[in-house]
Amino acid sequence: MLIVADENIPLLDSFFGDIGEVRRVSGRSMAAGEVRDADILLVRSVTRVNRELLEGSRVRFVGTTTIGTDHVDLDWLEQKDIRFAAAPGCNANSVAEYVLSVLSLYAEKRGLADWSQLSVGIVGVGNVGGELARKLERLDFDVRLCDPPRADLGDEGQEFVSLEEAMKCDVVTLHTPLTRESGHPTFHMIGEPELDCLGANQLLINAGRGEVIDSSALLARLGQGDAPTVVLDVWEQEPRIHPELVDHVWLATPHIAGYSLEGKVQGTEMIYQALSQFLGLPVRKKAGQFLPEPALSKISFTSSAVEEDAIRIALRACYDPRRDDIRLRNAMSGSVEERGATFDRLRRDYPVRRECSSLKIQLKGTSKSLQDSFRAIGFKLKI
Ligand SMILES: NC(=O)C1=CN([C@@H]2O[C@H](COP(=O)(O)OP(=O)(O)OC[C@H]3O[C@@H](n4cnc5c(N)ncnc54)[C@H](O)[C@@H]3O)[C@@H](O)[C@H]2O)C=CC1
Ligand SMILES: O=C(O)C(=O)[C@H](O)COP(=O)(O)O
Repeated sequence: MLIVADENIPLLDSFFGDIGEVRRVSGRSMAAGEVRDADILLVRSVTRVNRELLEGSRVRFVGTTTIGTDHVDLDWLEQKDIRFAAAPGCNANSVAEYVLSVLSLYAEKRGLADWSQLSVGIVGVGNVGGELARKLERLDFDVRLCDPPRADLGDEGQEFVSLEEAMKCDVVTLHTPLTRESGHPTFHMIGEPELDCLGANQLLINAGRGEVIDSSALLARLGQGDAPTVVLDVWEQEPRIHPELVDHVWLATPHIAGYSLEGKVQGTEMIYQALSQFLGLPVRKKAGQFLPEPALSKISFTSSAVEEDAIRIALRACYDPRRDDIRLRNAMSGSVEERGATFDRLRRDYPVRRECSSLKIQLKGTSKSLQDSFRAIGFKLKI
């Protein structure tokens, strides 16, 4: 059995090596000729999976080791009876931690001693938005949830607000899929009118898909004096992103919010499970067995630790978005093609990043409130 796979999927041999022959190809430039004799196709988000790629091939199963599925023509796969699996939730915690780190930097930029003074509007409350909401609510933030598809379903016990209401919060963070034809399409959902509602004391984060924001409208808005602060992890036309937009946003990262090692390996594991089920094979491998010891495994705080400082130190020890921001900004010279290649290279060669759960926090005589905050974020405590 031939398995053709994006070379950037981690642990291909460990998970799939005994199921079939694994052939690695570039996900970005994958072409029909490379998959024609494949039985199984494994991709990430950068491969367009459609008739053009698969017509005439032997492929019976397509797996994407990602949450998003906007790169896959699901209707066509169904018509052709090709089984499809994605990895919902695999890197949701990684994205939530990305947003928490951004919030801690933003609170500092605003001179707030207590970050939970910020109100946060979460747009798209699925695996990612839901995980973020749980953490923020436990940290005592004022959180408003906007999810019209879920609101339509009359989700019991959950209160949803309109996009307009969510956009009144100090921070608005986007976690919707990219959709064009659903009842609530998200393509260019944030355009000129929505951007005009945001003011200089607000932060807009996009860690969903670039096309959810109309980037021409955003660029125009960022040129005005009362523009909001903006953090972009995702961009229109990746990998050939707009360098002027990079110049105008506060933090710019190369679509890596979900790139914790745990998130990536869980994505591979979920597709291994789905493929095993499809082939009627036993599931014998688990993501946990392949995760190495983290480079940093413990931080200690004593009773003299100031709560806000301790949280900042621990969060940023795990992940500091400014490092990704600098790498991306330094890569914005050269031709369009060179910049695109560099964007992809930053993602391919992404340094190992571990989630907060990999770091033990040792607390000696610290307050109950600090312990609760660390737990809410996802750290393991040693008291
Ligand atoms: N930056 C990154 O590295 C990553 C980005 N993503 C993106 O984040 C998206 C969301 O991921 P999950 O939460 O796991 O997906 P999910 O499918 O669990 O949740 C998405 C939520 O968005 C809601 N939604 C749909 N249309 C909406 C609209 N017009 N307004 C408000 N809410 C709307 C849905 O009802 C659903 O509850 C993915 O589709 C993917 O595109 C996911 C992982 C990593
Ligand atoms: O899971 C998703 O959806 C994402 O956005 C991934 O983090 C994107 O990673 P790549 O598939 O582009 O490596």
